[in-house]
Amino acid sequence: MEIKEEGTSEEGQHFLSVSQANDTGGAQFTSIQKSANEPQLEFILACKDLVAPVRDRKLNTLVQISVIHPTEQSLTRYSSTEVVEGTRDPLFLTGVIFPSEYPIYEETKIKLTVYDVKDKSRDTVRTSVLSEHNKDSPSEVGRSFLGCASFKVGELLKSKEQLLSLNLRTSDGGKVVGTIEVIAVKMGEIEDGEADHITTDVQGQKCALVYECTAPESVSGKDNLSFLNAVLKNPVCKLYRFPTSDNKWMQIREQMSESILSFHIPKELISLHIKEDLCRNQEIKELGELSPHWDNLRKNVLTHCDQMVNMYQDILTELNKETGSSFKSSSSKGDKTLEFVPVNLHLQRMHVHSPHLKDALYDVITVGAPAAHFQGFKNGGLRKLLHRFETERRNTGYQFIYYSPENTAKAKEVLSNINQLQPLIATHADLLLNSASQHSPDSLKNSLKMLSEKTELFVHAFKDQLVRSALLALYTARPGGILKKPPSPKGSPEQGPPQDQPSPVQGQDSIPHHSDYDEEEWDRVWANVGKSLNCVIAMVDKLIERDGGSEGSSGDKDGEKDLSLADSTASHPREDWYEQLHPLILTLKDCMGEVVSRAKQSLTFVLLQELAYSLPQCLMLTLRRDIVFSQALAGLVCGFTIKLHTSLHDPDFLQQLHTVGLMVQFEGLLSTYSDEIGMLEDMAVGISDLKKVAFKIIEAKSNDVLPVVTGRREHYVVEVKLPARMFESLPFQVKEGQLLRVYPVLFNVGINEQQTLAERFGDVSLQESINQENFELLKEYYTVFMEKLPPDYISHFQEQNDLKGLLENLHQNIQAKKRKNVEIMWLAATICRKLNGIRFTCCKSAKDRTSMSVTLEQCSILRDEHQLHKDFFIRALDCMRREGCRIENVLKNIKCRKYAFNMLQLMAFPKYYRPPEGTYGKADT
Ligand SMILES: O=P(O)(O)O[C@H]1[C@H](O)[C@@H](O)[C@H](OP(=O)(O)O)[C@@H](OP(=O)(O)O)[C@H]1O
Repeated sequence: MEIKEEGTSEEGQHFLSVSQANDTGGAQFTSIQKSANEPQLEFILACKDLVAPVRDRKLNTLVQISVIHPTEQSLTRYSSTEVVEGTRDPLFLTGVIFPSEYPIYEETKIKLTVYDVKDKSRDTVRTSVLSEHNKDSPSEVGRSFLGCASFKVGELLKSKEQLLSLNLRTSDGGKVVGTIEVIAVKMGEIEDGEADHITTDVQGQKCALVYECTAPESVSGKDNLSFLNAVLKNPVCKLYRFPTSDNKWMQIREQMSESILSFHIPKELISLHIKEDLCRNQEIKELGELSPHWDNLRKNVLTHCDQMVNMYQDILTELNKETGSSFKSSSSKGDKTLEFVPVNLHLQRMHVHSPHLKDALYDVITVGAPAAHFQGFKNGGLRKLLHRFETERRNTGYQFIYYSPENTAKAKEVLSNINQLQPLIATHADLLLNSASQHSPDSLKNSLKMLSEKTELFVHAFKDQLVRSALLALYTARPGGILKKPPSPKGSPEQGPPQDQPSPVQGQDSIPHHSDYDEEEWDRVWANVGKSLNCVIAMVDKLIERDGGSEGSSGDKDGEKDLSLADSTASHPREDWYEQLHPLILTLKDCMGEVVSRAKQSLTFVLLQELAYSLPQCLMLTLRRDIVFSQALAGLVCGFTIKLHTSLHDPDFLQQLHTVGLMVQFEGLLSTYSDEIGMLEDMAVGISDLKKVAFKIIEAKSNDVLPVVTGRREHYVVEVKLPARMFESLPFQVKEGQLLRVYPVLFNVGINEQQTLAERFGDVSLQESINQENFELLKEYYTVFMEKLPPDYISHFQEQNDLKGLLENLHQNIQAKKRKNVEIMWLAATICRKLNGIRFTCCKSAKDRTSMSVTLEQCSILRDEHQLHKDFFIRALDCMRREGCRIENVLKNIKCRKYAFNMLQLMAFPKYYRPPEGTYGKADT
């Protein structure tokens, strides 16, 4: 008989596809009656009176579960239990599940084979495929065949009490070597004490039932579930049952899902970068005539920038080919085409159903540290590279003008404001004319209100010294230092004498100063916009007044009206409103055009300076930052979306969301040694850059619920869509489009053997400064939290949480500079959970160290919040690591069920970060 293996595919799925499921070869089989999305069959196993091949030898047993589909004769290996040591009556904690889409019928046969495992460290669960020839052979690595039994699914389902007790026989079918019990179970059906029939008197085996289920279950309703399913993909679920300290049972469902946001957000971002850079390149091209020095510099910049845009376009094209992808494996970390995609991003969720307590969900996003793996870490990561680059740039001011990063950012902001406001004002101006032609006073007033608001914002946008200094800088860069510009409606400025070379560095910025430059000219041009608006306001007032309206002006508040234009045109009786307003609107548009053209050019000139220094290096740094940010943002959007959906019905959360914003806490497990220093430096900047992100919740108008990213490198807005019914339940402010802020913090504690080297022979200052800096950020968030939320909420909150104490404790631990002080991570995570924040755990690949950390966190929560029996802490931990979602994570990343640690590495780990025997080793399959 042929044996096939299931459960070792790249996706880590145990299941056949729906099409396979439906393919019964035309034969009629009896389906198992279950409601949609429910697993079709779940059972747990226990053996009794096993006979050891050698007398008095202690048995370490596992059960292999195989399936014989009714249409086939072949045996398909399905799953196996964990190894239970030292007993002839093992109770297996790992159960078996056949999910809703699995092609299983009452006629399907299940074969259970019991093995004695001699060398646990060599027997890694479900890694090797048995051949029919040697399947029962004692010579198989580390295990020997004890006995087997089979049953048809229908037999189990129709059995009394849903239980079968089967004889285990040797391979020739003769000798009985014990019995095996198959007990059908279902989540929620097992109440306290109900599992007595399998718990017998075997000390320490009553603890847990582990079985898998298909669909994630949310405590927050079906709507949310279906919506989340649009974002989360390929869920893997496991179920456990552990005893509490008061000898009751709690049920724990562990779920791990990929997210299509892993690819969607990078694509959104890259498209934005392309748009932003194309626009900037165009503006640089349109800078007008420059002196030879600046012109050459501009040509050079444009050549490189165009190349860069092409590169982004190529990456986007490649990513667009990955339709439907939702997972980048750890082994693809260094793929150039996947650089923007986060590594191994998952939602890791624990749903706890414990006696006397409300159900609780604990979410952690697990993801590889955002880092530019393809570019490498030879020269360090962003934190160091950016600092070094900026210092060198500041000290090398002879080929270009030095603007500080803040000023450059400001220039970009003003440019972006101009680009948004100008078309908006033009639209409102046209609407005003439209209202005028309809002779509608109300509509005229409304249009004027909108026009005034936007124009005021526009005028305000230029209220910055930077615009003035940039105008002068550009003036000096024109051939002969003469500003070539279109004539101003109110006369041209005085032109200054020629000046061809840029000024040398002066102070912080090397912004030029020129005595012949008419600084006031800009003020006049700029003020003309306000004056033109005032003329429009005055005219509207007059028109409405003369028409019989008695309401006052909506925009005349500063008393600076220039009435000359209004007076001259409003003197005709019974005039046509459109005729009266049209010339004034034209003037307003002209004045605005003049301001825009000058300001745009001058601020673009500032951007040219940013690009001018050390050109290829500068662009590579931008690329690196974009890559790292993209990975970080994908994780954030995933975390935010999930948080929003799971907390949508919590009014306190919603209030916190719009009054304070959300804390986003990253736990880093990177070492401060070798390449991981560079990764940590990248990660620190990537996470800090998340401050530039705000969220906005909008109503979904179609089935497309994927978030949309807008904005530019300095400020992004992520629009998260909610179906109408959910959207309606949001607070007014959120529905109105209020921007929702996030406060990212990172705490890192290296735990592996590399960190031991760093502590003994290297330098841990990077980790120390990151933790110190981020502690300050966390404190700031806490302060805002306490200040902004209403007093009754705060007092209730304080009663429940000793946040202050936790913060002090965290601070002391950071100051203490203890080696591998994992207390820092525990405290930071606890604070984050108490503050309703979004939790992340990251190491290089989010596979091995991350798995140790999230499973430890899960069991610690069970102990501290749900009274997990203290004697079962380690067993629960081992169980989750051996049979839980995280070993599936390892499998889907490297196609092998082994955490990538060797003994030596584990010796260096803090005690509770070591996985159980048999689950680790280097992949050699
Ligand atoms: O290269 P070896 O000696 O096999 O060391 C491994 C570490 O022990 C693992 O911790 C790394 O995985 P995580 O970054 O998921 O912890 C693992 O990262 P990888 O999966 O990216 O190779 C390795 O660095």
